[in-house]
Amino acid sequence: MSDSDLETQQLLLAASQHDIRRLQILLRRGSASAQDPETGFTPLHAAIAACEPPSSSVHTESRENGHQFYGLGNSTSEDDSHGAGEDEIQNAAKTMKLLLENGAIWNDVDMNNETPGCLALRLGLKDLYAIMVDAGVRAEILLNRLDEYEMLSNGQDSEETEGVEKSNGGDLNTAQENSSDIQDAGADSISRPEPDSDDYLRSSLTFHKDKIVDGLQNGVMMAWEADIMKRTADLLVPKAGLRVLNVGHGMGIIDRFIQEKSPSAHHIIEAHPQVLAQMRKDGWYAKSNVTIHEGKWQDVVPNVIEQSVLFDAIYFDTFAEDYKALRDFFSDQIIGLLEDRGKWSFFNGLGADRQICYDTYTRVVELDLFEAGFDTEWETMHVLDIDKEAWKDVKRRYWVLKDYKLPICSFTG
Ligand SMILES: C[S@@+](CC[C@H](N)C(=O)[O-])C[C@H]1O[C@@H](n2cnc3c(N)ncnc32)[C@H](O)[C@@H]1O
Repeated sequence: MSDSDLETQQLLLAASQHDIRRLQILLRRGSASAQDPETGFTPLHAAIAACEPPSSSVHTESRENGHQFYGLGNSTSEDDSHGAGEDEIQNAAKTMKLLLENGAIWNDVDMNNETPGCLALRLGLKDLYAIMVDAGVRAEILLNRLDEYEMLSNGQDSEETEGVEKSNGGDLNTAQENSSDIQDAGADSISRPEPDSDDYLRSSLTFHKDKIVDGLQNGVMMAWEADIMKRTADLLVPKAGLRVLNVGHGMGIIDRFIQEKSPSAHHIIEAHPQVLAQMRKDGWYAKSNVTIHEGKWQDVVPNVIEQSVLFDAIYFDTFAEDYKALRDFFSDQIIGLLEDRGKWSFFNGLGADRQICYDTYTRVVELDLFEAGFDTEWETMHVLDIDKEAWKDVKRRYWVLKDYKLPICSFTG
């Protein structure tokens, strides 16, 4: 065993024993994010796994391999449903905080493709899960701020540095998908580009009955989202005669629900030429209360604002754009588009292929919304099981969760 492997084993052992003093010494020379080469466990994983119920096995095979530090079953009391007693949980919490203070990465995945937060969630360790969500929120906010700082110091404006991730669900998954490829998944992988906005807008789309996919087989929009669209339209447009703006037509699902509400004005911004062609075929251009703005919202919105058109309700759901694009939209544009007492919403699909990423980004966006002057009310909607067939021909399953958190935002105060 090499010196660094030995150091890693010692760190993991101390973390699994929640031995703060030993960890403090070991962390002077070892990394808080060291990973066991066989299991991919970091000290955070080890600290959490030690609270597993004795009956379950987090990494049985690891123990068989002689790695004694996971899930030691060192919980002595049966006083909570997970086998770990209050003291054990508190010790784990202290250990995790020490590790995080020393630079442990919140979203490294193990060989089981689980981040420490995923592991805590699977073991039902709510308090430990909450610590990991908090750590994720702090890391992501910091990362976003650093991005802004870099942009400022590069002298670029937001147009030039337009983001490259998709915002329609699952785009902000931080952890690696290939569990055999253990390396630093780290906070920076939250901005893995897939696909690029301009590439997407140039790409050829295929329209199926229940979905639209792009040239790379990414799901652009899928019919299973109809319940979410319906509920969003019900909350945003509760009565007839309102002025509504929808950014991103896709399959036209929300636009059809909006039309059912008899809005006095219904504006739609759409950038993809094939979606626009489909809209023409479907008769959207002929509707008397509909105005279609062809182009990217980044180009269209300034003109709309210049014409002093205001809306009672706005929905934002684009594709192949990153979180920064959404933040730019609500930080800079909504103020010029929304009536004082208006409401707006967006498709909240950030990080939806992993629960901890979703919970983390739901909090990040809520904090950013508050900073931008919005109060957000969240409605939790159960997402019915999505038929496996629906994902056929779709490269990546961008939604795996049971609940959708539907945001309704309005100006603070
Ligand atoms: C997820 S779909 C919208 C689905 C829609 N909510 C529905 O109910 O069917 C995203 C749409 O946004 C469009 N889009 C992507 N980037 C855009 C941009 N920068 N400006 C305007 N539209 C954009 C895409 O072409 C696509 O039609």
